[in-house]
Amino acid sequence: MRPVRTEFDRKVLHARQLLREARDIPPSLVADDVQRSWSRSIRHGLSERDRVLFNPVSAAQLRRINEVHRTLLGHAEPEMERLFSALDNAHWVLACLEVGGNIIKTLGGQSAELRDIATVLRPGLNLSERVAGTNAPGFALEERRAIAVRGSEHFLEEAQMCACAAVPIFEPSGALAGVLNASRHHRSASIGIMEPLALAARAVENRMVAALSAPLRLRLHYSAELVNSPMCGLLAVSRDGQILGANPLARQLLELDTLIESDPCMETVFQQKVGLLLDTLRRHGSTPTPIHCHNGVRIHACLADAAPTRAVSVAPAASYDVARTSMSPMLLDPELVQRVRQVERAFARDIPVLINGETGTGKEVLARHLHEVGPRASGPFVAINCSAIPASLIESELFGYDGGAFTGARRGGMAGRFEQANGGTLFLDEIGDMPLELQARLLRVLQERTLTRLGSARSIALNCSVICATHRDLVQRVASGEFREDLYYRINGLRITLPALRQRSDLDDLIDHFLAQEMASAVPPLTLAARHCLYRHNWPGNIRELQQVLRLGVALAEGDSIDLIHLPTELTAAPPALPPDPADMQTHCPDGKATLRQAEAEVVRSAFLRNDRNVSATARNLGIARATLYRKLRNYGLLTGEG
Ligand SMILES: Nc1ncnc2c1ncn2[C@@H]1O[C@H](COP(=O)(O)OP(=O)(O)OP(=O)(O)O)[C@@H](O)[C@H]1O
Repeated sequence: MRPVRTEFDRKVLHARQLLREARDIPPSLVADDVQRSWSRSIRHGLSERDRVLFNPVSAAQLRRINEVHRTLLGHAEPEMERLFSALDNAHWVLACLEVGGNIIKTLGGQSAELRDIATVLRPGLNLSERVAGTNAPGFALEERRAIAVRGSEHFLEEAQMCACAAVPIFEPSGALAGVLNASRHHRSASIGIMEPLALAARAVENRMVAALSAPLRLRLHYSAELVNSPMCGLLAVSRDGQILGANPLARQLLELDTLIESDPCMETVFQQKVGLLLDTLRRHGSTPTPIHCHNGVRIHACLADAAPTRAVSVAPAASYDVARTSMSPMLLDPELVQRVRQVERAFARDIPVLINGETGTGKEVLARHLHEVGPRASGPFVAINCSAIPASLIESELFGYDGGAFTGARRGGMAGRFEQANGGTLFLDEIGDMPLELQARLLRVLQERTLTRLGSARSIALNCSVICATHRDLVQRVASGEFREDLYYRINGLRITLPALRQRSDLDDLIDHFLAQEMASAVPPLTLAARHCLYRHNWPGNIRELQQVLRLGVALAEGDSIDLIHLPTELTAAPPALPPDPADMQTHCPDGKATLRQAEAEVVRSAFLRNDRNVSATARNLGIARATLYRKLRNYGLLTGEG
């Protein structure tokens, strides 16, 4: 135990003396809440000299406890890692306790200096007041509020070298889930970690709400500016308006706990029909809308999914890669829509997704989309291009390193991309180019769900979704021995191949979409010749190339129609060909009469020409789906860019 010297310590020691003598303690010596906790400790039959903080539960029991509280553990771990890496962590030990007081996760405390603190914060120890008397996490569980307990305020002498701060964590149902605690050696009255700790606890709660399988989520706050901040209230809602869960801020703002209904619905809370309310919110998109609540208070709200996914947490903004791109153009091709929906469902169940496709087909856009609609949407999306990093750096980039792990390593070490993605999604782009020797390490991490930084013995639990993408044929790379077969099966829970642009049935829509995007309001018409030229092109760079061509066209046309001269020469060099005449096609019966197929080809061809080769207009004209028309155009050789 360290000698105590400050005025604060002298007062607390004086108060303890009064406690031993069963005399009244003035609040000027020790705060009321600490005194209450001391009284409870005595009622629990504890005495100051008891030694209880060295006897954790068995490993098997701890495994069982962790299993029961795996939701809390899964959401708390990444936030603890973030907080820990943001702290001057040589001096701190972080712990997460489940609602019964058992420590389920500890971070830090490896150094000799912190060994005594790490000993009283070992996983498996119980710090409830009943077992360990007055201490910060025990108090926070008992009184369901944040507190700091310093030095001799701890009831047990064996804990008095610590200064601890603890913040309770609440489940989306409002029930207490556990507590987040930070401890260091006691040196002064101020502990100074309460704010970041509270933010981390809020982030854990937000993750829990985000992980609920609810079709709708609302963000809310009194202040419109804070609706899209990590400090907003979050509400998870079913389609018929039932409230499925809320973070504590939403509970407070809406005074949910004062409602008589045990499962309140939106109609009660916002005093209007659910459909009407949702329509209003949808109309306003990500702009906060004022709404009146049952308690007479006006709040601002928006649908969470209307805004881009924002990581709700305390980590520095730089470590986030917020999803920006909309998936909508990808969803115009009906076959693709169906496949993407399947992939979403698999991804939601933690099945690893492998995305195949040529360059520029939207593999990263799809990965971001899956993250946004997936179970870890509130966490970060971290993308790494395995082919863009020198082989010698991939290992440290992916797995991180501890200080001094190798010459030139940063002093404090560095978290790898896997660690940064904890709680979110790691996107391994161009996985087919990963060096063979690293594939073994990657496989181990994916299988064991833990990783060890280079030069470190500490293993870090991993809780992130993984999406891999490649333009290569992995089956062929497995056959040629360049890609491990076991890794291939590990990452390929479900494979989706994004079609090349030349194979897509919605080129017209994509052109219009990107033109509208470029022009914001007035869409400049493409001349017919220019549009035909785009139809004929082979698009080796796929959507990326299309975007660039249109961007260039808009810039060069300066407000006029985009014409051939505004397109790159490699597109305009080949003269536009007329669709072949069906009469020239091999569609005649031996007796020379036109077949049904020829008749249909003729109908399709003339409608296509009549509509200036506009696929949408032709399809409308013929009363068939665009995808069907594309198939027919292709079958009859009427798509002049083909083959
Ligand atoms: N569905 C989509 N909606 C909007 N833009 C898209 C879509 N798909 C692709 N794009 C655009 O096309 C470009 C390429 O997309 P992305 O980077 O996802 O492709 P990729 O297949 O990952 O390419 P690479 O293999 O070269 O990395 C981006 O600028 C992206 O904005």
